[in-house]
Parts: sequence; C-alpha cells; structure tokens
Amino acid sequence: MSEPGQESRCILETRGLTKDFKGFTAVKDVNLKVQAGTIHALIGPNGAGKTTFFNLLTKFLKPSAGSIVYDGTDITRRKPAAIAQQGVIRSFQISAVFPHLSARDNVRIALQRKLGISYHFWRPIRVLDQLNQQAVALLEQVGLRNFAETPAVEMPYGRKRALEIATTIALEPRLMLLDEPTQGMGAEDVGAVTDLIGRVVKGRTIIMVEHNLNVVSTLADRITVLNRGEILAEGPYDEVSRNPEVMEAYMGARDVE
Ligand SMILES: Nc1ncnc2c1ncn2[C@@H]1O[C@H](COP(=O)(O)OP(=O)(O)OP(=O)(O)O)[C@@H](O)[C@H]1O
Repeated sequence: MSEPGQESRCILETRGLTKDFKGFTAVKDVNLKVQAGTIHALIGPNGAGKTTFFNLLTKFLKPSAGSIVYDGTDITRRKPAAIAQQGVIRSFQISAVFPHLSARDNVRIALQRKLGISYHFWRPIRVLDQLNQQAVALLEQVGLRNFAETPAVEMPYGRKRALEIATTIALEPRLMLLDEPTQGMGAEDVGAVTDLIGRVVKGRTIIMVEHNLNVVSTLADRITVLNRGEILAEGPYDEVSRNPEVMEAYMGARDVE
C-alpha cells in the first residue's frame, strides 16, 4: 500500500485503449491512470477483458486504437523487450522460473539479467559471489532461505509463487504487472502470498489482475472494475464494492470469492 505523503504521480496511462478481435470488442475505450507507488487492481467478471488489457500493456497484443503512456513516453508501438527494459515486468502465469534449477540459481539468473551480464561468463568469480549473496538475501526476503538449494520443480505451489516474486523483484521493476497471483491456491497459501506481496512490494507500483476479492481488498489502493471491455467503476475497495452496478455485474459470476 502507498505510504502517506508519497508523491502522487501518474506512471502509466491508457488513452482510449481498444482491442477488437474480428468485430468483437474485448477492450473498449479504456482510460486508466495508475499512480506511482500504489497497488492498482483490475477486477471484473469472466470475460470482462482483464487479460486482454494486460496483454495490451505488456505488448503481447497490439491495440486496435488508443495509446499507452508510460512515465511520460508513448510506448504504444514499442516491442515487449523494450518495455521490459524500461522496467515494466510481468509476473505469474507466464512464469519466469526455470523448473530444474535451484531457487538460488533462478534468482541469480534474474539478477544477472538485470545487470546485463548473462553472457559475460569470463567475469571474475567475485562478481558471481556477490550475485549469490544478493540472491540469498532476496530469498530470505520472501521466506525461502531454506529452499535455496531446492529445484523449483520440487517446491510446493505457494513457495514457487514466492520464488516468482523474488525473480521479479530481482529485475528491479518500476512497474510490476501481477497476473492473478493467488490463482489455483488453497486458503493458507492465499494468505501467505497476500502477506508476502504486501510486504515486499511496498512503495512499488503494481497493476494486478486478481479474482479473489479478499486479496484485492487487503492489497489494493485503487480498483478498476471492467465489464464487457469497459470501465464500469473505479475507486477504493469500500466504494467500488458498494456500487450497485458493480454488484449487478458480478451477480451470477461463478468465480467471485
Ligand atoms: N484471441 C482472441 N480472439 C477472440 N476473442 C478473444 C480473444 N482473446 C479474448 N477474447 C475474448 O475477449 C473477451 C475478454 O476476454 P479476457 O480473457 O480478456 O477476459 P478476462 O476478464 O481476463 O476473463 P477471465 O476472468 O475469464 O480470465 C472474452 O469474451 C474472450 O472470449
């Protein structure tokens, strides 16, 4: 959550963002502003357009109309790799974790990627030592100190998610896009991952798609509700959750928790 007195600066803005799929409009004229240092959640019933909107932000999809402005620059026509280089990092669903490498090696690779030294294997050993120390410190931050040597594939599901958070943070994102961080989890993992996100992302800017409304109410500073590709409501959780139009849109939606 944002700290009191933190600057209120728009880091990401979409203007009239629209995506048509062969005549079907999945995202329609979306004007969204995300303030730096806040957690902004995107919610909405099935098929509301949340994933499509996310894919537009990360450039997996090209918009049919509209623009995306990141940190004052129009990035609408930039390639996904260029966006990542500017610090827009997506986590979850498209996992950045290598299953057969240990947790520590996974984090180390992310740190190396950040430093841009992936191919500089001739670097002195002390650089690698330094990376190892940083990797262990990051693992500690996400509660995985005891899993440092465990291959990702052998880790329980909730721990794997924690590792994904560590590899994302290793890239020092300026804007983190979290794609359903608690999807497929049991209640105890949901609580742990929610706590973890709240702790480690403090002060960072997050846009999060999340179905679990408890998670959203705990973490998000601001919520945008999408319905049929359009913004239906926006505001803090208490306000949005009492909005009759939002309640109506959610009625009968089977996956609302
Ligand atoms: N590649 C595509 N071609 C055609 N239609 C698509 C495509 N991708 C998404 N859609 C449609 O666009 C609409 C929005 O889908 P999207 O996956 O963005 O919604 P969502 O809010 O993420 O839904 P969910 O909560 O179920 O994941 C849906 O009706 C979907 O069928």
